[in-house]
Order: sequence, then structure tokens, then C-alpha cells
Amino acid sequence: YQQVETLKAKLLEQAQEINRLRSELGGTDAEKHRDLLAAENERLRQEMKACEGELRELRRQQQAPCRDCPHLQENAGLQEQLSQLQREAEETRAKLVELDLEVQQKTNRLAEVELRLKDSLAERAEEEERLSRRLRDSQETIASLKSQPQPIKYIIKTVEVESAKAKQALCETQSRNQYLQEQVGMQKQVLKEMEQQLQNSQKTEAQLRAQIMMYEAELERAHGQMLEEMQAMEEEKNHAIEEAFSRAQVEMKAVHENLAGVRTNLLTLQPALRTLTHDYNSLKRQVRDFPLLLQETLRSARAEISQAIEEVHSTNRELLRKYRRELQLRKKCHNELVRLKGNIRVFGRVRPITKEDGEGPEAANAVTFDADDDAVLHLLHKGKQVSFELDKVFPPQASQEEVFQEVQALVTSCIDGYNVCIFAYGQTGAGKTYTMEGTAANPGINQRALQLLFSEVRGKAADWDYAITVSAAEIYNEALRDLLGKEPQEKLEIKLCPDGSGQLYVPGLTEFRVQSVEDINKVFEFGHVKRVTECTNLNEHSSRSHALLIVTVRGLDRSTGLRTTGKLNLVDLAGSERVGRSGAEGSRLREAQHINKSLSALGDVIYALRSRQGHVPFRNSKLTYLLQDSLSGDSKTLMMVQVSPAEKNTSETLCSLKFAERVRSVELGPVSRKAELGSWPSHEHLEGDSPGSTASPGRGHASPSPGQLSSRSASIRRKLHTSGGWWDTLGAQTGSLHPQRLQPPACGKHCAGE
Ligand SMILES: Nc1ncnc2c1ncn2[C@@H]1O[C@H](COP(=O)(O)OP(=O)(O)OP(=O)(O)O)[C@@H](O)[C@H]1O
Repeated sequence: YQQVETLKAKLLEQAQEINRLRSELGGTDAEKHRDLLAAENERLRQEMKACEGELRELRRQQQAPCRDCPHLQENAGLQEQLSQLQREAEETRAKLVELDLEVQQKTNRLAEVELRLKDSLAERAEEEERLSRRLRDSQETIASLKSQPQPIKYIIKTVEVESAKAKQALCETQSRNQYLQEQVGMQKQVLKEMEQQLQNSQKTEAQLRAQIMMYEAELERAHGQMLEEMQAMEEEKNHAIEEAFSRAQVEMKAVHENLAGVRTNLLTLQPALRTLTHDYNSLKRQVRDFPLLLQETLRSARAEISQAIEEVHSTNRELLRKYRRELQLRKKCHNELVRLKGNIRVFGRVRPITKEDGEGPEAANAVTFDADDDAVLHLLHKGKQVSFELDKVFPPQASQEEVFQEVQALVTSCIDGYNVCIFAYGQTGAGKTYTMEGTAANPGINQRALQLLFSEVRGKAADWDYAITVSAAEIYNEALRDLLGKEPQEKLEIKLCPDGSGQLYVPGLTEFRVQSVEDINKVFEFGHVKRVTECTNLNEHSSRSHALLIVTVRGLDRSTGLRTTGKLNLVDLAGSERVGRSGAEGSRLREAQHINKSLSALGDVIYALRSRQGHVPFRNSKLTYLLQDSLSGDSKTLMMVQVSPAEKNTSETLCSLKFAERVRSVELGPVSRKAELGSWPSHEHLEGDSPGSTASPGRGHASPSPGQLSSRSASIRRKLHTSGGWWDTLGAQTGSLHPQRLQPPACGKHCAGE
């Protein structure tokens, strides 16, 4: 029964489904679609008709004769339009055909569906009918069976026996039932699955609900928190607003106060502004007047400046005048100083014992010095000690530097325009060349003097221009030769300047301008090579000529225009040995005679100069003639007497020292001078002089004992400081002096000079 009910319900469902399909097919969309298609079809038909009408009209217009048609131009456009319309009509027609076809297909399908639906409905109605009949039969059967009291099995069998047809129907129903039970089982399975799904869904739903509730709670809490925060912020905001308000009030108050202050300031500034305006106006006036004022001021400033310049000029002139006066004064003082020291000074230098002196008693040292007085030396000659006093004595250990220090004042005075002569005098091998030239490692006066001149000139370069030139000459056998010339053998002459100045000059004497120590070295080397040297018994490289190095210093003071010319003559005299001792004969003898003669002439000139004689015999020798302008006037002369300390040379040493002392002592005092000058000894006398014999007053200059010398030198120095000077002393005595020929002491008995 239940199966039947289920079947019935199923059939009802199918019937409902069929009705729904029918209503779908027969109702809304398909019908609407069909109507729409029909309407569209109709519209297109109408449009096509209109197009065809238009086409016809156009064809007609085209075919009509139109010779004078003013629309000829339009014709082409119309034709084009026509063809366009034709194309469109064709397209529309094709479209229409397509639509017709589609409508036809859809109508056919619809009819087909309707047909099938009708068949299905009929079939179902039949089935319904049949089933309801069977149901009724079955119900009736069941009802009759129920009313019967027989056991069911029996009835069934009876039914089976009685109704094969019903049995068959029952079988079918049973198979159907079987099928339906399977269906029910499947449905149950589906239902179970769905229930499972439902449960899962419910679980998920419960979870989601729980989650939602949690979220809602969270939301609620966040909301509450947010409200609290909003509340707090609100309060904060209110508080801040209140604070800002109160601050603004305070500031406002301050601003008001400031404003009041500004107002009062403004009130007080107004008078200041008035003053400023006034000032501005007055400044404007001043600016207007400024160019005039400026011109005026400039005029007065110019006048002041010119006045100041004038004053400076006059001050400068005055200073220049004073400077020149000071220069003259300096020169005068210098002169005075030199004069006090003596225009002619005599130094002695004792060389050390050398290997040329040999060995044994002959080479013994015969010269000693005074420990208390550096101007005194003692010579042990023939067992007796003879003492001499000069201006300064250099012992053997004195260095070249020490010697030069004593002569450098003389050297520098030639920068101031003085003429200076430095002679090295002495017997052969006594050290003249060593003192004047020195060695490469230990240069002598010549090179040091030039070096000093260079450095002095450099020091004055700011104010002065200087030119230093050097010439080198030698006098050999009374012949003057140029040591720097191209023709050293050529004899030069000394001549008077043609300008009538009385000056002497040597035509053809080479003069080199030197600017450095290197230049000097070259000059010295060159000159030295050409100097005539010969071997003698006494000195291997004895110089047989007088060698002169003439240094001329020309200066120009740039500020004053003052010009100065000073000459420094550095003379290495020829050796003054005695002829007999040097073993000279023939030409050597002639050399010696010339040497002695010229040395004698030098002695004469020096004597004449110191005794201020009216006539000075410069012309007696080439040497004195050449040095005339450097020996006369306010020129300065230094005689460096070189002596050998060797025992074997004591005779020569004695001669040299006596000569030196006599040169020096000419001016020492009227009594001594007189006595000396009155009995000027010959060389023999000099050589024969003994310390004892010279001690007697009135006969030459006695060599006192060391003790006497000390007291004498002291008295001399006193004189130098207290008296007007040597020249004055000499001048006072000139009248009483008898001109004497100053004999060169170095000539031997056979000397021509004697
Ligand atoms: N002060 C000194 N110190 C060291 N050696 C010296 C000194 N003086 C001279 N001599 C040496 O004595 C020797 C002779 O010296 P120098 O040639 O200078 O003599 P001189 O007087 O020029 O001789 P001459 O008249 O023959 O030319 C040289 O060897 C020199 O080096």
C-alpha cells in the first residue's frame, strides 16, 4: 500500500513537471519570441516595400530624358545612393530570408515539442487511469480479503489460483515494489548523506555562530573600548581647548599690552620721525653741497700734501746732506784711524822650519818671541840675541786667517776709494809667496782680499754699484810684463794719461772684470803659470820677479751719484837674497842686481814719503813708478817682512828685520829718527851690526833687550794715542831731517844697488 502511495506521489510529481514544462513552452518566452519575430518580419517587409518604392522612383528619374536638367551633378550622387540602397535592399532581403528560415525552424520545433508533449500527456493519463484502476481493484481485493476470515496463506493461494492475471499484476507490482524499494534505499542513502551533510552544516553553523558571537563580543568590547577612548579623547580635547583658551587669553592680554606699548612708542616716535625727517632734509642739502665741499677739501688736501711732500723733500735733502757729511766724516775718521796706526805699517811673519832648511845645527830655530808683546821678536845671531819691534809679529804657527784678519781693514778701505799697497818682502824662501798667494787648500792674502771685497760689495749692493777688475803683472829685470795678456813676453811701458790729470797708466795691460771666487781662481791660475820662476840654490821655485796683482774697485752711490775708485796692489816682491850666497853668476847675477835695485828704490820712495820730502823718487824703478799713485797721497801701505827662522839664514833674517824696523822707526820720534837718519847704514853695516853696538844712542836704531822693548812699545802706543799722529810728529821734524836713501838691506857686497 505504501508502495502504491509512493508511486502515486511520484506520478503526481511527474504530472506537475509536465504541466510546468507545458506552461513554459506554451506561455511566455517562446510565444513572445515568436510574436517578436513575426513583428520584426512584418517591419522588415514594410521597409523592403518602402525601399522598393524608392528604387522604382529613382529608376524612373534616371530613365526620364533630362537634357536641360540642372540637376546633372546631383544625378551621379543619386545613382550612387541608388546602388547603395540596392545593396542595402539585397542585404535586407538576405537577412529576411534568414529570418524566415529561422522562424520556420523554430515553428517546426515548437510543433514537434507540442506533439511530443501531447503524446506524453496522453500516455501519462492512460497510465494514471490504468494505475488508479488497478489501485481500485487492489483496494477492493484487499477489502474483500480483509473481510474473509481464512488464513492469509490460503487466501493468497486462492487469489493466486483464482486470479492469474492479478498474480501477474502482483508480480509486476512486486518487481515494481522491488525497484521502488531500491529507489527508496537509494533515497534513504541520499537522505542519510544529506542528514550527515545537514549535521555537518549544523555543526559548522554552530561553530560559525559561536565565532560570530565571539566576534560580536570582541566587537562589543572594542566598541566599549572605543567609547572609553573617545570619552578620554573628548575630555582631553576639552582640556586642551580650555588650556589653549586660557593661554590665548593670556597671550591676548600680552598682545594688548604690547599694542598699548607700541601705541605709546608710536606717539613718542612721531617727534623722532620729525627729527629724522629734518635730519634727512639737512643731509640732502649736504649731499647737494657735497661736490663743492669735496672739491674744496680736495684742494686743501692737495695743498697740504704738496706742502708735506715739499717738507719731505727738504728733509730728504737735509738728510742727504747730513749723510754726505757723515760719509766724509767717516772717511776722515777712517783716515785718522789709519793715520794714527800709520800709513805705512810693517808686519813680520816667521815661517816654520821646513825640510828645505835641512837638518842639524844649521836648521836650528834662531827666532823666539816675546810672550808679553806680539810686536817683538828675538833673533839669535852669532850667539847673541837681537830684538826687533815691528807693528805686529806673526809666529810660525800663525794661520793665514789670522794674518788676513790684521790686513782686512786695509783691504776694505779700498772700497771707500783709497789706494792700498801690500808688499811681501824678504829673502828667498822666507814665505812671501805663501803669504800672498798661499796654497789651494789654504789661500793667502790675495784670494782672501778679493773674497772679502766681494762680500763687502754685496753687503752694500742696496745703495752702491761696484765693479771689481783685476790685472796681473810682473817686473822682471826692470821689464814690465802683462801676466794676463796674450803676449806675456811683450814689455809694457808706464805712461802719463793724455788727459793731463797726471795719472799713470799702462797701455795694453789686461784688465779682467771679476764677479766671483771662481773668476779669481781662473785669473790666479792663469797668471801664476806665466810667472817666471827659476831654480836657485836657496829655493826650488824662487820667484825672480816682482809679481803684482792690481785690484781696482770702482763704486757708484746710486742715491748721491758719488763715484769712488780704490786700488789694491798686492805685491809679491822678488827674493832679496845676497848674491854671493845664492850662487848667482851671469844672468842670475844680473837678475839679482835688478831685484836689489828695485828694492832699494822702493826703500827710497817709502823713506821719502814718510819723511814728507818734496821729491819722491818714484821713477827710479819700474816698481815704484807703477805704484806711484798707490804709494802717494793718503794711500796706505803694508810691508809684510817674511823671515826664515833657520840658523843658517840668520844673516839674511837680520838684514830683513833691520830694514823693516828702520822703515817703521823713521817716524817714531825726533831724536831716534834723527839719530837713525843721520847714520843710515849700508848693507855691510847692517850685516855687521851687533845688538851691543846698536844700543848706543845717536847711532842707528838700537835693538834693546826684551825688557827695554816692552817699555818702549808702551811709550810708542802712548804717543799714538796722545800725539796728533805720526805725520804730525814727522811734519814737526821735517825741517831737521836730512833726506836719506833708504838702503835695501838684502843686497850683498856685490849688489849693484850698493
Ligand atoms: N807660514 C808658513 N807656514 C808653512 N809653510 C810655509 C810658511 N811660509 C812659507 N812656507 C813654506 O816655505 C817654502 C818657501 O816659501 P815661499 O815660496 O813662499 O817663499 P818665497 O819667499 O816666496 O820665495 P821666493 O822669494 O824664492 O819666491 C814653501 O814651501 C812654503 O810652503
